[in-house]
Amino acid sequence: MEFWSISSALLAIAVLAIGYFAYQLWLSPFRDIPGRLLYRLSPIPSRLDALLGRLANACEEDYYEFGDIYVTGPGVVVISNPDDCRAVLSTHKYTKNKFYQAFALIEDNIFTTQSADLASLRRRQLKHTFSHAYLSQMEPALLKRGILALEQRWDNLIANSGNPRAQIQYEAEFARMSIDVIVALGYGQSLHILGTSHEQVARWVHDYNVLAMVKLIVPFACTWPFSLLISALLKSKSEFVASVTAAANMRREQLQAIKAAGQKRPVDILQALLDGEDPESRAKMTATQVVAENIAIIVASTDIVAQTLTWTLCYIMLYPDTYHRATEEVRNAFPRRHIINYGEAKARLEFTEACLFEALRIRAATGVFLPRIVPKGGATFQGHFLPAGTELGVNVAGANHHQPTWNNPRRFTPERFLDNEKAKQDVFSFSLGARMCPGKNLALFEMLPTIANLLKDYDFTLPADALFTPDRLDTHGNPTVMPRSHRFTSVGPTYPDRDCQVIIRRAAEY
Ligand code: HEM
Repeated sequence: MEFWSISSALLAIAVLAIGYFAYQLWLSPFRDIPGRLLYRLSPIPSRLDALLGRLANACEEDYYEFGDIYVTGPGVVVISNPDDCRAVLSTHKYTKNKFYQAFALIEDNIFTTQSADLASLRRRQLKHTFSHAYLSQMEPALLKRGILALEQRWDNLIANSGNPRAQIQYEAEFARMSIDVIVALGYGQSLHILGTSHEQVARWVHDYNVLAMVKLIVPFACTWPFSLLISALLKSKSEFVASVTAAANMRREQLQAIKAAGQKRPVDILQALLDGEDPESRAKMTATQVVAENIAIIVASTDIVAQTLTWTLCYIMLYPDTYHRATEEVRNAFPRRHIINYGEAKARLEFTEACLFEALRIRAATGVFLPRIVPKGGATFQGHFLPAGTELGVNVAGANHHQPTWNNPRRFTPERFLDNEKAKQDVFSFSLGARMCPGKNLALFEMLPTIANLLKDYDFTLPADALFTPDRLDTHGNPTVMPRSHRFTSVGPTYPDRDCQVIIRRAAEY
């Protein structure tokens, strides 16, 4: 009896499995879309790619193997054709998928929301924050906490090395700088008063990302008794929320004193969030919303700016002609003691800016796919009809390497952006349309002066034992680039301590 019930159960499972595989292979609406067999049959391979940090490599390599459209899981389709990507991203119709909800650890916010109304409301409330006018007012703080503090640190390292030079791990340097900048803008002056260090905030951001990932894999992880298993992460989140709340409260109190004394209001992200008003409804954000958005901004921006700067320096070092051309451009345009700001760099450093855009294109720190859901009525891409509810990945790496759009896309060629504003619009790294990165201008205000001033003020060389050098070519004849991994929301080097070493020396006076 027992034998028969076990074998019937096994038989039922076998029939179901065969039925499932037959459906995926011959009946599913995705059967004619290219893709790997295993990925078509099970979500596990692509989840493993994500878990093991292989997503960025997969996105780029799969584009080269399968082209504009491919299947990466049962009911999951990835697109790379720039026109298709634009069509999806330009509208709110293709909502973000549930991945983002895992990051809504305080409440739904500009980054996590699937609601077009909330996303649009926040953009209206924050429009002023990321405008060139407001960014220009924030720029002194940005330069002080960013490039000037970094140079001060590097000069100290050189001075303490007993040599005219020092060896640095630049990924860690950029990570430190970008957290300092966003913390300065998000907390204002209150950080030191609160007794919180920047390292502490970096740890909170890390834990926040880990907690979101845990919630993504185990949606009920935050409820008792499972929450006991992740109590350290939950404690870290509460501390993060408490510190951002305290900063906002402190600012509200300061404002009264500032007003009474007739002084100027502070200019930073915290103030912009407190002041942010929808010009249509006059709605402002509640106290909790201010905290949720401030944390969303801190989390969304920290790693990505650091990783973009890391890839930019990495590529410049692998292409000596590019390094010399950019350095020459900066040093010819500005005197040695001048601090280059964004407007000056934008106006006079076309090639240096092109290096940044080319790094954003060739190895986007967001170079995975942006997950969306096909709306009611379905949609057709590359001749394939995708029914409503299909998970759609907009492949940033694929679009950035799209072969008909980019000549020799695997080669780092900043020249492609010279006198070519349109080419910049074809880079998908900040996304575009309805949910485009609202921090793009802030990121550029931070990154371009950083690269420009560093090239002006330091000579860079790779250490003698560097593994990745201009003469170590890959199978395509281009310098081999250090390996990358996808972590949380950004793509960075897999072995930064090994691969991101560079020797810096103060540039001679000129
Ligand atoms: C190199 C730097 C940056 C890159 C490449 C980048 C890229 C992106 C991309 C691709 C998205 C779309 C994500 C998606 O749809 O899944 C995004 C969204 C977002 N970014 Fe950035 N970002 C950068 C810097 C920043 C900075 C500095 C801030 C903060 C001020 C910021 C805040 C945000 C926010 C709040 C969203 C969510 C917008 C929405 O969904 O409506 N980012 N970013």
